[in-house]
Amino acid sequence: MKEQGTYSPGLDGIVAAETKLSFLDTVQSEIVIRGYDLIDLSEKIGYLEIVHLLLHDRLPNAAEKGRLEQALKNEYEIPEAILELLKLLPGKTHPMDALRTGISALAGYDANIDDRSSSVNRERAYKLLGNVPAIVANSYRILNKQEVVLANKDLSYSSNFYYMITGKVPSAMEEKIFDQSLLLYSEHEMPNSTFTARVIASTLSDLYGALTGAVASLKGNLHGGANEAVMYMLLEAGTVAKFERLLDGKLANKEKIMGFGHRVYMKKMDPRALIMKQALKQLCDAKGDDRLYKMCEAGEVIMEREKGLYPNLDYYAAPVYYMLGLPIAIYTPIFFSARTVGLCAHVIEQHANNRLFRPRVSYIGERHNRNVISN
Ligand SMILES: CC(=O)SCCNC(=O)CCNC(=O)[C@H](O)C(C)(C)COP(=O)(O)OP(=O)(O)OC[C@H]1O[C@@H](n2cnc3c(N)ncnc32)[C@H](O)[C@@H]1OP(=O)(O)O
Ligand SMILES: O=C([O-])CC(=O)C(=O)O
Repeated sequence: MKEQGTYSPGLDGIVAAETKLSFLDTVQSEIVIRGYDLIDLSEKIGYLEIVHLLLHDRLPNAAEKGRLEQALKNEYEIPEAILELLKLLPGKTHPMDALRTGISALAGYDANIDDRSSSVNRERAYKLLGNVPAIVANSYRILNKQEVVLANKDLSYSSNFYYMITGKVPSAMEEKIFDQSLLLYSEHEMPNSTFTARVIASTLSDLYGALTGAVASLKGNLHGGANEAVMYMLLEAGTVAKFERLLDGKLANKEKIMGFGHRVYMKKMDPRALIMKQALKQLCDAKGDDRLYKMCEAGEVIMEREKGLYPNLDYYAAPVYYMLGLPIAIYTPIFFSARTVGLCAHVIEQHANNRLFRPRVSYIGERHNRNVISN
């Protein structure tokens, strides 16, 4: 039997897996995705190329990209019964909860559910990449008593996602920024949701189960739920002066400010946030309204001065989505949709080289003498 390791609250600093997928290199300031820096890629390629890179271990050429796009388009349709299931949910259901239900229900439609091979898991990943945006968009529309918008296969993957949510085709600039946000959210090493998915997969449970658990994890405000919380905070304030007061008040109450801080980046800005900050500037300039940009900048100044903390991706993705006209309630589901590929890649990797996750505890409860209880 191995000796027990040292307890690290929140598993801070603990290495939980070996992976060829990604690594946050804080020394060289790179988000390494299969050897490439995500930030560098975000300026050169789009979301679909990242999907190919994560699932097939290389950037695609034009023909491969075309084939991938077509394969995802073939999976756009979700079973009618799942739409009916979503219609049964109470209107106040959060879209993340609807998404959790929808992904879980997909398992029943998989004829090879017991097959954990990489090739079948990869086909499943295609299905999920086709289905998840449709579940996100449709569940939001159904919960809000709006007509479902069917997929438009003439549009690009990201454009179609935007279209299914809003019913509008995005402009070229909107499409590029939305696609870039999906790319930035696509994969990020071992956040809580990815760990959750790998832990579930390690019992040889299936990809749907692993992703269902990951939705629940990502919903929390300390993780993906932060993007929605950021937007509500910005809207509650409405002006730079009120936002400054709001932040000062929260800090005085020892509340956490959503969108700031990160377990790995800690005292540095999340490099993805900077890309979304630039996108926000572009959108604000194009729409001739820089209020959100100014508020966000003011927030950054306060948080650096008062706490030495910097924005994470959610802080700038939220106002970007707002300026793109996306409903706040699906900011976190959009994050999850983008992360579907990363999660699938991790589950494929886990299943291909599995060992059950089963850590130990540091017991701090009482011990009673065996003789205390008499028969
Ligand atoms: C894309 C993503 O999912 S990124 C994460 C999105 N989540 C958020 O934005 C939520 C707000 N941020 C946080 O809660 C944290 O920064 C986390 C959970 C992301 C990471 O934090 P951890 O590594 O667990 O640090 P922890 O929560 O222990 O905080 C350490 C200290 O910094 C403070 N701190 C950390 N983040 C914040 C924050 N956003 N606002 C105020 N104080 C903060 C804590 O209060 C704590 O202070 P203390 O030592 O005086 O008690
Ligand atoms: O890495 C984390 O802990 C959270 C995060 O930024 C992400 O999942 O994108």
